[in-house]
Amino acid sequence: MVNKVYVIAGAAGSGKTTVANYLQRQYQMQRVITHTTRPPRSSEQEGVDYHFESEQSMERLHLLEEVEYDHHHYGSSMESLEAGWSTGHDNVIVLDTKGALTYHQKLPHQAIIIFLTVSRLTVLAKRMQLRGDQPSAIDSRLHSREYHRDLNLPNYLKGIAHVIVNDDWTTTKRQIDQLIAQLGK
Ligand SMILES: Nc1nc2c(ncn2[C@@H]2O[C@H](COP(=O)(O)OP(=O)(O)O)[C@@H](O)[C@H]2O)c(=O)[nH]1
Ligand SMILES: Nc1ncnc2c1ncn2[C@@H]1O[C@H](COP(=O)(O)OP(=O)(O)O)[C@@H](O)[C@H]1O
Repeated sequence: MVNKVYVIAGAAGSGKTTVANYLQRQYQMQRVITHTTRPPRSSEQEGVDYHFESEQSMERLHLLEEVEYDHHHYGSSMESLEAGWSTGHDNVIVLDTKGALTYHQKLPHQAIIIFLTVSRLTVLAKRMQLRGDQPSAIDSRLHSREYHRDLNLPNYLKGIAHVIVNDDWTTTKRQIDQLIAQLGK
């Protein structure tokens, strides 16, 4: 059986981390920790949420892909994908939509792209507030080009991504379970 990587993409606050945690818990998927130069949020831990890097340490990594998002760099490595698969489980990774396209192109038989959205976009800033993000960080995010790009499914992921509207968590969980059952056949 081929090793899979579930790629979770979508706007900030759409529920990517929540879905990734669910896939870890429910399906024993291995979370691929990516690298970022963004400062940690108060709830975030090194090696759990991200590997937090300086611009200099980021440059020394051997990355499969790298993007700039809201003035910070983010990237993921092939080594961490291999480490996850070596446990015998599928991987789950949280990426922006550009990274999701790169995974689809570089790992066409392994990457499964899930795009999360919500039906009312004003909900996203509220969720970021509830999550405890700094007001200045929310403001910067809401004004970034990448946030606006990832609000709706970009054309380059049409026909590639499975779209889930994450308004209600119980419904989302059911849709994810259905998708996994269907893909596992
Ligand atoms: N392409 C790519 N995107 C990443 C990587 N790590 C995180 N991201 C994405 O970068 C964006 C910003 O992430 P973050 O600052 O944690 O904000 P959040 O979306 O509010 O959780 C999100 O769309 C993440 O999915 C990576 O290694 N590569
Ligand atoms: N369906 C949902 N209904 C209400 N709150 C949600 C739902 N899904 C996620 N959340 C909450 O919204 C906030 C943002 O979710 P998170 O998973 O951190 O988003 P992302 O990783 O996409 O930025 C978190 O506090 C999370 O608990």
